[in-house]
Amino acid sequence: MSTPLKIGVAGLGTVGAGVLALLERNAGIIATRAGRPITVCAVSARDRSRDRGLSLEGLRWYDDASQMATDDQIDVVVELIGGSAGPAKELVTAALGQGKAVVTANKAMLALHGTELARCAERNAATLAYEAAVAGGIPAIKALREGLAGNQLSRVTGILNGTCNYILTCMREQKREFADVLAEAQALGYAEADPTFDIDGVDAAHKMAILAALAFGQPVAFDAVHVEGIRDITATDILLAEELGYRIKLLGIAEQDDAGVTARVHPCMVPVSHPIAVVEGVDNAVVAEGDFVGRVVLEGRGAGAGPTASAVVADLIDIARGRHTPVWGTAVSELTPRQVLPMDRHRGAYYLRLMVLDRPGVIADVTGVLRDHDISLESMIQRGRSAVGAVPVVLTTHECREDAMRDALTRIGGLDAVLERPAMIRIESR
Ligand SMILES: NC(=O)C1=CN([C@@H]2O[C@H](COP(=O)(O)OP(=O)(O)OC[C@H]3O[C@@H](n4cnc5c(N)ncnc54)[C@H](O)[C@@H]3O)[C@@H](O)[C@H]2O)C=CC1
Ligand SMILES: N[C@@H](CC=O)C(=O)O
Ligand code: NA
Repeated sequence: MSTPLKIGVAGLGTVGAGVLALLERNAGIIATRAGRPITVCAVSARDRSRDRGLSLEGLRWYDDASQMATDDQIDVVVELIGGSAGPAKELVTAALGQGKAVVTANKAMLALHGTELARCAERNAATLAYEAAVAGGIPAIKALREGLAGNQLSRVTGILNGTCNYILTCMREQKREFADVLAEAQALGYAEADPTFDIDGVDAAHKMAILAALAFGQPVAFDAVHVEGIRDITATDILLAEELGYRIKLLGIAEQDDAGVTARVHPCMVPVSHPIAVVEGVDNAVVAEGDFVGRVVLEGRGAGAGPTASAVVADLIDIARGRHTPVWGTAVSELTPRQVLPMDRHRGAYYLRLMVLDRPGVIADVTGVLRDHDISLESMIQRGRSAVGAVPVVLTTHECREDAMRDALTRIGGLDAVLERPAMIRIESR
């Protein structure tokens, strides 16, 4: 029997427990595919006595996870603690510093410190693998970094947060309230320790920064990602989107052309005929466009114990087999910072929802502001009268520039007859 690959697992929550369960249940096929057994030797978590439904018998316990880095019996450290800094980053830095391979699911850490950690990995000829960090069980990292390596990629789009997609799906299909569904997503192990990262778009932006770095060969630049979440999406918008032939999705979109790159995360109205519109529940999707391959669409579960453990174990099998790829697909010295184009220069179509007083001339005032900003209308829906004389008005526009739209919205919001801050959702048809 070949020498086992010995691993230490730090963090025994949703993902850590999932990894231990998968390694145990599928030990036979894993050993065959890895060419040797993968054996857990040591673990670390915050609370030793917690019942996780797992036997930790025979495993070394570390109160201080960073000590695993100096354990000679460990070949690979699996970091599943979370958090962009603190114990997770200390452990990963220490392990790479010892020349140990590291597998992590920690997109926050990679989005903020990915280039520094890649340098550390290179200096110590160590592997840093992170398939679980983006789109859960979908092999998105492998696809971009290896499967599509021969292409010039112009665009990567995705549904990158399972919690948000689950919430938007349940709100639409079951007419449920946002807060209820969020609690359910937390109970199912989909949400981050701090779920505001999910609903405010930060988690998807972490993943977008990682995908943009891989796709465009640039250093990871989380600060360059424009971020908006799903907090302001109402049941009314979801219903109106359906009437107009769209679904609302939180999308991550990164594009490059000769002028530079853009990376953004925000809610979008997507035509129901688009493949991404029908990706529902906790599923994620990643769509990549390359000059030779054309469009590649990947879909699968983006969060939860099973899919995330599946990605962690795929990385472990690669390490056991001795397969090694540079962290960002090329040496760090080959990564080229790119001009970041500001969101103001974005061009697209928009959905606007206004609550206006039902009196003559209001629509003319609103459309007058749009005309002044060179924004042309695609459609308008006005709903029945309310008891207090306020009516919702929904407008969709043709393509225009984001800065013009923002100025127009400020002026429209300031009209006497407009009773609430206008709701705006970008329409993404590509
Ligand atoms: N839950 C999911 O669906 C996914 C999670 N991830 C990422 O995986 C990582 C883990 O996520 P979850 O398992 O959901 O979190 P969790 O909160 O369920 O588990 C975290 C674990 O880390 C342990 N921990 C906390 N501080 C520690 C310390 N100082 N030393 C040792 N252990 C410590 C906790 O005791 C717990 O066992 C995070 O980076 C998360 O962003 C990535 C993809 C999907
Ligand atoms: N909280 C994340 C977990 C996976 O990355 C999500 O909901 O997608
Ligand atoms: Na993945």
